[in-house]
Amino acid sequence: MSIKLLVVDHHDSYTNNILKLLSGDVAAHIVNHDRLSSPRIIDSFDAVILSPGPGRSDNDNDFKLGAEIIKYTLSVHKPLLGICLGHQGIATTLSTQSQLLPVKSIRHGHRMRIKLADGRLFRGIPSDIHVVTYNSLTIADADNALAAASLSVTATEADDDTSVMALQHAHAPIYGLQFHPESVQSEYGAQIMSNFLEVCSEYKKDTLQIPRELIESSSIALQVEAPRIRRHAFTVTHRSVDLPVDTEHVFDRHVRGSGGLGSVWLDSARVIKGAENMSYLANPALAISYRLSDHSVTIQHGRTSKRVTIQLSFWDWFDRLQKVLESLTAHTRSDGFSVGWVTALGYELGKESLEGYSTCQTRLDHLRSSSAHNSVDALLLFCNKVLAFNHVDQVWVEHKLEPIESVDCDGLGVDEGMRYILEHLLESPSQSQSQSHPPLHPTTHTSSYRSAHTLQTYSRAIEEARHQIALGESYELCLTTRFTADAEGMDGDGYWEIYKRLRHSNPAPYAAFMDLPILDLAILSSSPERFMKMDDSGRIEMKPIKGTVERDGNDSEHDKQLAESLCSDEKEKAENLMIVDLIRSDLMAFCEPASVQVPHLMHIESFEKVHQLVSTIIGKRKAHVGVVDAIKRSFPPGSMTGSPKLRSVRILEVLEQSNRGFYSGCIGYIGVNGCADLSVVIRTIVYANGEMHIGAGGAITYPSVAHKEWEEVLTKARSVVGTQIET
Ligand SMILES: C=C(O[C@@H]1C=C(C(=O)O)C=C[C@H]1O)C(=O)O
Ligand SMILES: NC(=O)CC[C@H](N)C(=O)O
Repeated sequence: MSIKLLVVDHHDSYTNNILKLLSGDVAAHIVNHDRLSSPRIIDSFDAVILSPGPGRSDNDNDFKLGAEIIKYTLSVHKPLLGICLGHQGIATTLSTQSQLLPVKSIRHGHRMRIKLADGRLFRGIPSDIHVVTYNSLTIADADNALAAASLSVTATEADDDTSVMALQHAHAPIYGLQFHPESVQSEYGAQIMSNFLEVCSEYKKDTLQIPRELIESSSIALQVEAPRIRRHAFTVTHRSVDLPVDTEHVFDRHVRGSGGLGSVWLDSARVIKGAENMSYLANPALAISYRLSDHSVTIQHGRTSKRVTIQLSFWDWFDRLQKVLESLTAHTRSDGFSVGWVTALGYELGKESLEGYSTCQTRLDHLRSSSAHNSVDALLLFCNKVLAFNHVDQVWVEHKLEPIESVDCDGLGVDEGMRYILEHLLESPSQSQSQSHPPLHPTTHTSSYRSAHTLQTYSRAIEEARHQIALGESYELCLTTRFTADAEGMDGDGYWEIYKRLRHSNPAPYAAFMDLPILDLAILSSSPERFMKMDDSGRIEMKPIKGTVERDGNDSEHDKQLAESLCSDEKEKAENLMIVDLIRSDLMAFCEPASVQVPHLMHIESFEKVHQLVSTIIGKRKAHVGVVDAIKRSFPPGSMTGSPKLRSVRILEVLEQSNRGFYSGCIGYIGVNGCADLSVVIRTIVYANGEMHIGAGGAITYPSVAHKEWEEVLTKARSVVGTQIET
């Protein structure tokens, strides 16, 4: 008989990885702690796992229901496993004398040796194993307080007998683990969990039906009905075209300056093994911009525009539109982009994608008074004709969306805005005047880039970040800042000159150029980081970067040593591991569990100015999860937030005091064929409102040293604009 397991998630970013450790006949439900109102929920389950998480187990805001569940589970004698925060909760709830104290050395994402005693969960496991820890706090066993509460210590750090790394109750099936068995670098995680499930089988009793509301609020994706399409309205044609292999020349001659809305180029400026190595060039037929501040979508097409307020969140609206488009289009199998959206999704869209997000009041006040209020948070550019260049085969193909019959919107479940979009997809807007006569001497002049911080002010932000980590609020925070230059009078030719320089000075595999005069917006990106690639069978690849070192020339002996030292640096490796575990958990929420794998853990990729530590995580999305939903569930990119995601995002809002905009979001394509490839927007210049902005930052962990982090920020910003930085 199947074991019904309740996993209570405290908004940690690792909880879904627990599912990866489960085998056999078990049905697990993951539910956020703040969605539950009573510990009696346990009556519907055979056992419970209390997840890790930010904050403290003796703080009601973080662990109120957790504590009630522990007491109730003890009274009904059902199995309970607490991990990290959950483990600390067992001690603070059952033993009022036990205290939470800071650990001696705070090192999140650290792999340590522990010594196991004779605990029920450790059967069949060697007594000396390596596990990963993510805690700032620990249980102090003063005056045998734990023993008085019938708790015994079943594991300690290998070289510290007084530390409490695991607990077990003497008379009830209650267990705690201070470490994270679900981390990709912990040993014997699956064996520990299998031992726990064995206990669950022994204690299995009759349980009640699981309440329907609970199943619906489970954080694992539920089936959303795809629109039923009777007939295809579009098809995609592909034809080879004879153009020079110089993509820059082709973009300049055939794309830039054409088209009324602007031009876009997803540019494989650096061809690397494992990247898609395709470039896509297009003049969008239709531009959609979304503003979070008033939930409005503006659809621009030629000189006409339509503005609608949407009732759904942006993500659900876009998901619907994409699903309708996918189902309206007849497909031949094709990997990569053919036609569809070129998109830029701003970091603040996380407010609509992060489960449990609600912003604090002070932050809202700040937003209301800032100019960011009017900024565009998402851009969807529909490209019905795309020029694609394969850098490996050196061939050009033109993809085009063609009509089969007119779109019948009735019964598709589309709103007024979507209806307007579907009706105008095939029309190319007329050419704009200003773009067709480029001036002979483009203005490329900007002032130098002023930094929003000095070493002193950034150091203060870093100290506050470290303080929050020490309190147990976060394990890692990706703190960022911004640099701004005046660019009054700059036009499309100006950005183009700057972009040409950038793609040569800092060539990147996920570079991009977007010039959108109708929105007075341009994006010049030299991103080295893949956020997410999806093929049309739903296979996903994510390649987060954590770990950066400035290069010393190219290929010198010292430069090689720098790369090697990055590979073996414990701090950088821990930063990377934390994001790998976070992304595994993101993917576990909507992928086939067995498909989530880490084929490459911490490899070096070298770019013009920096070496980076990169990992690869793969998965296959479940059949009912759409491409937009997959992006939403992983957004914002974990490498730009830190971990756990939700709490870290909130802390960063307070520390950074300004919107990140497109920086830290993602850029790329989402095709009507369901394929997507998106980069993380870093090493990127964004032009808006007469100013050029560059964001730069880095992961702060407890061992971070302020002046080194500041140097890293400057290195990253300089990789984009050289010496133009003013601090
Ligand atoms: C924050 C930035 O980069 C992020 C942080 C990195 C790091 O901490 O090593 C590396 C790549 C990005 O995920 C940036 O480039 O501005
Ligand atoms: N990973 C966790 O559950 C961390 C628990 C707690 N916030 C700590 O830092 O100790």
